[in-house]
Amino acid sequence: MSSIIAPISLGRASEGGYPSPLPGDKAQRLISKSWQRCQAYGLDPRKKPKDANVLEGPQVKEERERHGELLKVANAEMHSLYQQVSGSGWSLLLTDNRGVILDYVGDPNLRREFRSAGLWLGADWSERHEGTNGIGTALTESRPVAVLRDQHYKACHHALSCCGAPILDANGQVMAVLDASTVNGNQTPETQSHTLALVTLSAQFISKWRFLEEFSDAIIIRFHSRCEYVGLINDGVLAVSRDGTIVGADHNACVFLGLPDRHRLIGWPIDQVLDIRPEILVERAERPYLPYWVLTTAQGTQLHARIQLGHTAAGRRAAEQPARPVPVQSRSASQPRDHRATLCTLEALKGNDPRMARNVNRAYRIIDKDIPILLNGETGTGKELFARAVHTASSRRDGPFVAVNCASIPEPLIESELFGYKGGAFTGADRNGRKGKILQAHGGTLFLDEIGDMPLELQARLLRVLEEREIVPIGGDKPQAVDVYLVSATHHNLPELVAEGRFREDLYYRLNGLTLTLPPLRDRADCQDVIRCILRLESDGRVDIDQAALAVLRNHPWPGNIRQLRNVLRTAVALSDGETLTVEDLPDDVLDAAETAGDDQVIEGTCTGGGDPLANAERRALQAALEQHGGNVSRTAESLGVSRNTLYRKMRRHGLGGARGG
Ligand SMILES: Nc1ncnc2c1ncn2[C@@H]1O[C@H](COP(=O)(O)OP(=O)(O)OP(=O)(O)O)[C@@H](O)[C@H]1O
Repeated sequence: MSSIIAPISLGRASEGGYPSPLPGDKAQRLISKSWQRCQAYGLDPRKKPKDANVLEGPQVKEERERHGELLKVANAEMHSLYQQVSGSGWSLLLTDNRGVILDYVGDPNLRREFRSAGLWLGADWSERHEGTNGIGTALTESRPVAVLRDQHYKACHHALSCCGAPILDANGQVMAVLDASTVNGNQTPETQSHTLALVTLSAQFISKWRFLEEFSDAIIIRFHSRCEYVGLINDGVLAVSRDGTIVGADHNACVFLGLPDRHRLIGWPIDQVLDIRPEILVERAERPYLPYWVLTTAQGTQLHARIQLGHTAAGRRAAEQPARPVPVQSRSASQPRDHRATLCTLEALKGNDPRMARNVNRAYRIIDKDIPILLNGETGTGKELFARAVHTASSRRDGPFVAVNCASIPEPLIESELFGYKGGAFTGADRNGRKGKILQAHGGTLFLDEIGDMPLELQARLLRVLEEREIVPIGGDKPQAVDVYLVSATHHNLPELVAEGRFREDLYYRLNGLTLTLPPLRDRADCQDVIRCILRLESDGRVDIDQAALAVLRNHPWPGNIRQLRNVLRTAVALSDGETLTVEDLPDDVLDAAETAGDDQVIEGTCTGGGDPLANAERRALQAALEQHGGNVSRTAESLGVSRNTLYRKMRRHGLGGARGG
């Protein structure tokens, strides 16, 4: 990282991001606080307001025009959300930042009921006017809020249930509220929290759109600690000008970078925050077909990132540039193939690594014995692939294999996702109810990825299902028999979570029939074979790799393991013109890492005894300096202005051994 000024001081990833709904007691406290505010406003809970404080038709039209783009995007999102929540009479409303309703998507038959509840275009639902309610309270608190029937301050709204979530502008200020409201009296706190989760996701989605729209002229860096989440709703986004100044940061970016608010980031040079120089950033942004980079924060945290031009800048560039030639291997770059089909046997996963071989042999021994497997290992080491291979090797192979990533489902949705719900029990998205993932896996294998992220209450429920082998969907009363084989995975240390009270001990013992730890790619004895195997798959066997490039890849630390390797090779194949990958074809971050780590084996071959005049000159200079300081490495390093490590690296590279430490 170039260091003109001291690097910005970043913390550890902090809590925060888009504000989430508050759980149980805290949500109740939020409602009480709102009631106190209503008393302070002098609102009478029993009195209906005389004037409905409604904007007239022309004013509404004007307001709608003023919010033109937002309304368009939000309306599309509201229609898609409506598909999911319409069943129990939920309708969707969009308000401006004062709480004035600007749009409505819902059942036309319910319009009259909504009107008599005061919910119509132009009506003001601010807290000051209507008391505690989903729209006004979400606005005041700047966070998603559910207000169930008599939690409304005014008695005239006790038939209503509302879920409001703020839509944020590019500076993190509330610019609108998305709300789902119903006059159907069957709502419970559980069903409402499900709707609130969906409304929150949609509001978050629109907020992300707003951010990208605002900085459509800038360079956009989207990043996440996990490669597969880059470009999705929970990634962090930074907007950077072409001279490398950070001009925008969203909530999640602050979370990943450990900063309490975005204002600490705005105005900083990007290379004080992430290890990328402005000129490289611009170069990469103009090559959007390259998938991911690994960037490191000033604190050493590695983040997977995609760098692209904002859409206005990209459009301008496309108009200026002739069309990019289609890369030789464009098919594999744009249509990632699923390796699962080709590599899904335990035998294939064994490779030539003793730890993998032991894992596979142990897995074989317990197959069909109903002993659950718990897979440990860093991200991308192939845990899901391993689980699939176990399934394929078992007598359940003709049954379903169902994978659930507990970390990627918003907490309030995990329960319905796993356990399903009965028709009419929930938001009514599906009148026939929905089969949860556990039942979908009936007769087959259920793979619970990131089990360490499962909320505690659901852990108890999962344990009951595993013990009793039957399941009661939400809203149902009849248990259904379920027969699944369970493989779970985590990158957490579960015993540590148990000790901290964050994971149930009884569930841990239930999951942990056999624990297998998949080794990180960098530690695999057959790393080279894995590289060749993935290259074959990514290039349909048409591209080979030379020794130098292979050595760089073999020595790379691969924090994203095989997933990251796959992405790197896919890009390299797409960019390479020939039939053999060379060091030139590898991405800069891999080469930079090799440079820093002193990739001796690679460079040795080209430096020692060869005819490279520069290398020979360096070798002679090193020899002379060492001789001058009697072989003392510390003094030699000091005289050359390099660190001892660098000097050792260069000595190894040039085959200059036998120096004294000093
Ligand atoms: N032995 C292998 N050979 C080829 N590809 C592999 C191998 N192992 C894993 N992969 C590929 O690497 C990627 C990551 O694998 P997988 O999703 O199984 O990892 P994981 O450990 O479950 O990751 P996470 O913990 O992040 O969920 C997938 O694209 C998979 O196809």
